[in-house]
Amino acid sequence: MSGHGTPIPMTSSPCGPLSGVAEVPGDKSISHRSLILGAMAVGETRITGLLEGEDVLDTAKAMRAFGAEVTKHEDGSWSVHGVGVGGFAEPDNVIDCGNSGTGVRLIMGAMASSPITATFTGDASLNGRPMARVTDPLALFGAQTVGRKGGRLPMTIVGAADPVPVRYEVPVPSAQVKSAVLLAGLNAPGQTVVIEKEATRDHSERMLAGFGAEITVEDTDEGRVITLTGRPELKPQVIAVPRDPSSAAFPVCAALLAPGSDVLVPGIGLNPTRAGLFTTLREMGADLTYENEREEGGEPVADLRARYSPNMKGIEVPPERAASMIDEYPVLSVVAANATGTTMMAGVKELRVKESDRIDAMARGLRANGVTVDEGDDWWSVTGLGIGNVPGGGTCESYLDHRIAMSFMVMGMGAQSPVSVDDGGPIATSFPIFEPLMASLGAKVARG
Ligand SMILES: O=C(O)C1=C[C@@H](OP(=O)(O)O)[C@@H](O)[C@H](O)C1
Ligand SMILES: C=C(OP(=O)(O)O)C(=O)O
Repeated sequence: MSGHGTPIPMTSSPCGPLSGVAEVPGDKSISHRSLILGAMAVGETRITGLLEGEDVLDTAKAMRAFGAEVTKHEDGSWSVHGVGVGGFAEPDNVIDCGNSGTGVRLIMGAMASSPITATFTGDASLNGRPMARVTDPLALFGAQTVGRKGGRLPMTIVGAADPVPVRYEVPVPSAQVKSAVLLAGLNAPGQTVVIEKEATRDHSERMLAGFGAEITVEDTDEGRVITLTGRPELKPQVIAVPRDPSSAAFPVCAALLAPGSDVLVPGIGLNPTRAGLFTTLREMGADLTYENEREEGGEPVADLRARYSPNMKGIEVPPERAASMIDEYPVLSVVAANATGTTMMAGVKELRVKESDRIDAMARGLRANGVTVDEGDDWWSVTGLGIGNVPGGGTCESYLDHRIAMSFMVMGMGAQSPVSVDDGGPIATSFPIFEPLMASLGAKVARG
């Protein structure tokens, strides 16, 4: 639950070569889904590699509140004893999802088609984010919602006593909305259909199939049509969570910027709906290679090797790639500042409703460190200064946003003077070992 504590100022100083192996934690999206689907299965799901960041721990707590037994074992693995589809108990207190949009939106979906009532809240960041995108389709199942103005948390959902299946075209490219509808569809009799015009991360579809649900995905002229048959008995799974490409982005980009670096980031999930950043970096001329490509737990995985890349060039990032790298634009903008020429990022309106308005947050911090940024409602561009030419020396606000804090820490590693953030506390939501891991590679990140 970030944002409730004392701010933790952090400073990152220019550093020499980064080298070694960066074992980043488990994938956040898959970790949330492992706990939620485990709670909706009948029997014991075993999970290794679960991300133990605050966002996921808040989801674990929530699953306990809905009646599942969630335990961590001495060997670091986790068990979830599920209560079955439709088996959620009514929580006896408010569900606090901390900083996590994924957590709250997926859990709302999972409970909305059961005859129970739950009240959700979060930190100041989460309580400012739009929830109508989820509660609108949940109303079609028969759920009722009362929240703050503009569809904000805290919010109470009265689940449908007699849920009906729905057909829903997702109006924004959002895997959270898609997943909320699919999870609600689990307890509605008949077929729930979700249509997305742009493909977003497909972990829910893959994992629902893995848990034994009847689910089909078709690419049609309308878009991706996902059909789920309700009221399955979900079978418990043994899940090995791959390491998170969105966390790998930070040591990878740091290695591209810090002179002489050579870093291996092993076992990274490279699901094509997630790997857009790495494609983009390679197009810019980054020395980034995939080694030992393989499949693990139904997801493509590889070891990423990133080396210092002094000759990167700005590019236009294709808007249709946005969903596959949506959380990586902040750190991409830092790389772009170190490339030559301009990097244009369009079709990225969703960045404005994340933990912070990420275009605004990055633009302010980049400008405070001598970088030129232009922006419109759904685009922004960064004028590259060339490798090592970012002046730095500024202090950036992180706005309760882990990705903003980590992106500016990476910027300091390749700048001419140290870069500071007012609060690195939110980093613990997704990457609790960020500081020791970066230090083990040779980075100079200090508190204060
Ligand atoms: O489904 C998920 O696990 C996520 C979906 C994305 O959000 P949107 O669905 O809002 O695009 C992403 O930004 C978030 O970090 C994780
Ligand atoms: C957007 C993010 O997370 P969430 O929406 O789950 O808060 C993120 O991790 O970058």
